[in-house]
Amino acid sequence: MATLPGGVVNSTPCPELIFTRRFSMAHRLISGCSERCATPHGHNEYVTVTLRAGKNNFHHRLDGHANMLLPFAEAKGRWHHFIDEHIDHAFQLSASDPLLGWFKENEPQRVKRIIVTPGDPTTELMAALLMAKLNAFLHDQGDLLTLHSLELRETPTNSVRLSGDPLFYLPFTDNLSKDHWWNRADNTISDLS
Ligand SMILES: Nc1nc2c(c(=O)[nH]1)N=C([C@H](O)[C@H](O)COP(=O)(O)OP(=O)(O)OP(=O)(O)O)CN2
Repeated sequence: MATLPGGVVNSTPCPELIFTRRFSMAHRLISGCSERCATPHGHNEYVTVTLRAGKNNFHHRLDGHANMLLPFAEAKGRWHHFIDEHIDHAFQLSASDPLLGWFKENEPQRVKRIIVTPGDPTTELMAALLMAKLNAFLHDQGDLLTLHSLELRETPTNSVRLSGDPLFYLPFTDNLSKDHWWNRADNTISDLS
């Protein structure tokens, strides 16, 4: 169990900030696990993140003045900009999907709107990749907040929730590399170009 400043252990109750954003997406799953999902199709998804005080902002008691971990706008601004401008209406494709080659050949100007994933872009994988991306943003913003969990709701009846280190869930050890788009504190959604 980790000890934080002031001898507080990480099981100490602390406020959680919970933000939800909606985005539209299209994808297809080509591994054969779900044949009807091999046809490109879309969902209106909701991503919900639960944030706690980070190692550089740890206090579990409200201070009697501002009484907040961080202003909501500051806590969610960069993340929601990324979701709205780069994830919303993007097409999610596996790096091995032949449709990627079709876009490169026929509509190269739209390749930048494709999220390229290691294997099929399932809800589980996208949840892990989005978690890694948000962790990169939070670290870049000074570790004032830490990501506790992320829930991705693909349909009204199907959701995936992950907590802990997202890199633990990713399929290949190579995916730990800082060079991948999901580990970079920028707005990229693929490692192409
Ligand atoms: N473990 C996973 N299984 C499936 C995923 C996934 O991301 N992880 N995704 C799909 C498809 O994207 C599919 O569009 C959604 O799943 P499905 O349950 O088939 O969706 P429905 O809304 O049609 O299901 P109902 O039970 O009829 O509501 C498939 N599997």
